[in-house]
Amino acid sequence: MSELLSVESLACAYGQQTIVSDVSFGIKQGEIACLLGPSGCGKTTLLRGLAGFNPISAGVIRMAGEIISSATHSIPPEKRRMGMVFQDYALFPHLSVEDNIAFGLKEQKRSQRRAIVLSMLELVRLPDLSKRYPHELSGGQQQRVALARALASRPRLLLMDEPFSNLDTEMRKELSLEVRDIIKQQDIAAVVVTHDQEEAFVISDVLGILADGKLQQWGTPEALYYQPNSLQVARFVGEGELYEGACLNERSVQTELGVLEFAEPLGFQSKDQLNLFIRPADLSPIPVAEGHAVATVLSRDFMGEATRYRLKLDNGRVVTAVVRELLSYREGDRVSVQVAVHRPIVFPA
Ligand SMILES: Nc1ncnc2c1ncn2[C@@H]1O[C@H](COP(=O)(O)OP(=O)(O)OP(=O)(O)O)[C@@H](O)[C@H]1O
Repeated sequence: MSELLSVESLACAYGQQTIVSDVSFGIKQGEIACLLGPSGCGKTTLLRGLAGFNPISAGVIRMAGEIISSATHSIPPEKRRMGMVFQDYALFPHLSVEDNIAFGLKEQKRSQRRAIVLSMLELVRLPDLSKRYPHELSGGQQQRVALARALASRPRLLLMDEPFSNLDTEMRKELSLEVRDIIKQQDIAAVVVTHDQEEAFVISDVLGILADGKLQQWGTPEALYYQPNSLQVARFVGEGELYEGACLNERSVQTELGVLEFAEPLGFQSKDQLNLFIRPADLSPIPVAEGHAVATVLSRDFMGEATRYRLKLDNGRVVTAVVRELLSYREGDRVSVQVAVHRPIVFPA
């Protein structure tokens, strides 16, 4: 399928200061993309560049093959057929819910406008609140109205800037799943900016990691999690620690956790040095056993679905293991550390 949005070598700047540069990615119709990155890395700047609120300093943005932005040419935001949802909802406080939703529909006939507002209220599950004002709504309800307003003008692309960050954890999860369903139902594409990895995984089909003003990697959440192209990306999409290793052969590596055996060749040869990135879910405490590193249990946190252990290896290093099984180890117990890495993440030393 051809791309709906295509971004090529994009750069955005404020005055002389370049904020993001050399960003390229593409999104297909019906696809939800997330831009994930730490605070200040330029996510909002990039999104505003896509929307046309900020000029871009280099590169090209195309929608369905048509150039909408380059360093010398820019289609105004209202002509781009993009809808925008802001972090702080940005509802008009003096307008009711229905008038907020109808705001961008001035060119439509009154009856048509009414029909769209009603269908949008159904879509975001607020059919009974049309007469209320923003200050009479919860944060989650305000965000639903903002979404309804953005979708009312039938955009081809929805842009969302940290849409759930003002909501509590429960609401954030619930609404991100619901928003995903709504976007899919409408069969439009979306770019969602967030600094929350869990939220990004829940909502996105494709994910870009933005750091230091550059797009570090672009791919499915699974690809970024299992095949990160750098340590920075690996750490950004989940917890883990780096372990130095010496290859004994193509499939086994000597590390401080013992000799680790892998089902597939690692792409390294005997005596090569490498770094293995191992996630807490790949480690678990077991009874002290030969061939495994020995550790003392420092802490045990039962989290419901899993238990998190902090284990101090005898060489002094503290490692974290997260196990789903309910084990009986307690603080002070002596254990060994079992490693079961199904998809090794390896970086050259
Ligand atoms: N209008 C502006 N003029 C000058 N610099 C700006 C302007 N807006 C943002 N910046 C700077 O650009 C950089 C990127 O800001 P941006 O808001 O895009 O980051 P972000 O990744 O969205 O951060 P956050 O997650 O905290 O919202 C920051 O260093 C910020 O100070």
